[in-house]
Amino acid sequence: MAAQSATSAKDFFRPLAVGAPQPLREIPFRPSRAIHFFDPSNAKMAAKVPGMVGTVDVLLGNLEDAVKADNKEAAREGLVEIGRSTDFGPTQLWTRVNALDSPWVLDDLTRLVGEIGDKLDVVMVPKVQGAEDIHYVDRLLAQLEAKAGLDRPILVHAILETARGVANVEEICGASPRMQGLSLGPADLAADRRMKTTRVGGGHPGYLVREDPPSPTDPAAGVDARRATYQQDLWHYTIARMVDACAMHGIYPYYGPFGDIADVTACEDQFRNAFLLGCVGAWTLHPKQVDVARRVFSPSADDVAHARRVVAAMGDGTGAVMLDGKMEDDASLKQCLVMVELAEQLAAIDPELKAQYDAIGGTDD
Ligand SMILES: CC(=O)SCCNC(=O)CCNC(=O)[C@H](O)C(C)(C)COP(=O)(O)OP(=O)(O)OC[C@H]1O[C@@H](n2cnc3c(N)ncnc32)[C@H](O)[C@@H]1OP(=O)(O)O
Ligand SMILES: CC(=O)C(=O)O
Ligand SMILES: [Mg+2]
Repeated sequence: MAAQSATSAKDFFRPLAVGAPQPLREIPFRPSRAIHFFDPSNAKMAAKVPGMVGTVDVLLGNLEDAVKADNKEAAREGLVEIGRSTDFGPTQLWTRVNALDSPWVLDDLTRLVGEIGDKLDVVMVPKVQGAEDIHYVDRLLAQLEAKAGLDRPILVHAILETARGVANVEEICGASPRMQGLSLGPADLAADRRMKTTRVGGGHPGYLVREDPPSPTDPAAGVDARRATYQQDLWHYTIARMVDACAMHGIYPYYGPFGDIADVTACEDQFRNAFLLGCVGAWTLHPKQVDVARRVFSPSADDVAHARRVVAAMGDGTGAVMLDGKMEDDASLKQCLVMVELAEQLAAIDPELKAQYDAIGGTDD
């Protein structure tokens, strides 16, 4: 069969190189609550990776920012070594390659697909600007997969970290059947947009709304200190756009990094906002953040119990019922099914969570 360029809808699912694996028609949901970053050129960190198998859903060998320029080759070779020598079991192996305008990315992709392509689940591509970036990676991966004789396609995850990338978010998500998901890149995105925050993710105390002034008849009128302020989320708009674009294309949105490693409380809040809005996971940069991500991106046992009660009460799934004083109907049933299905998918790979869900009514398995 001759490979053809994807010029029409029916060509979208054709392999982009002769002998490349057939693209997937749907991106399967695989739990990825914590995408744990490590620098494969850092011997101490790399040595911890085999011991982290099973404790995080994704182990990601980072080759891009946070790896010194002098260590780029060592990081690439370190990842090849870890990939070859580690049994990842249920844990996925991802990599973040260098940016497409860097001198390293071609060797990153060529070497990794050739050496450990059978172990790599997802390639994360930074600073994606538009569909053209995904098309480039898509074709190159097909060529490399064919050369390596791989029998399943490696998926692609884009980091949304430029203003142009945000403007093009829908076309990025739909650019290839390989597209697995998107992560927020709050540091590069803030810089590109010329936002005035120096934080890596999270809120900012200056981004707030203030309570109205007291009435002129109030004795405290004019005392601004009495007017409560409410900090807002700098990233709400971008996350919401990501969630919609991903849902529209059947792929998965993630919060990115939270740079204040010491502040696990604020990290948890930021991750939870993302979870509530529809994200399926977040990055963990330090072992301290792993429990936070696992906890936040797993529905609570109480929420799952409630969702199960609604499903049971709704019978054939149509009509309206009252439960605990609240109306439930076809639509709220769908909301509850989102929760129940996620609980079942997570319970299937997380015995601790399964025990919690079983204790309050059991998972369907
Ligand atoms: C904006 C972006 O692009 S974000 C993505 C890029 N950034 C990253 O990937 C950063 C990854 N994380 C790191 O580099 C490090 O965690 C740092 C630099 C933030 C902090 O590192 P340290 O100062 O060594 O942290 P700390 O001293 O608390 O580490 C405690 C232990 O955890 C280990 N550790 C730290 N981070 C990790 C990690 N990501 N994975 C595995 N082990 C880790 C350390 O090696 C150390 O081990 P030890 O107890 O045997 O000595
Ligand atoms: C995540 C990332 O790469 C950034 O915030 O720039
Ligand atoms: Mg970045």
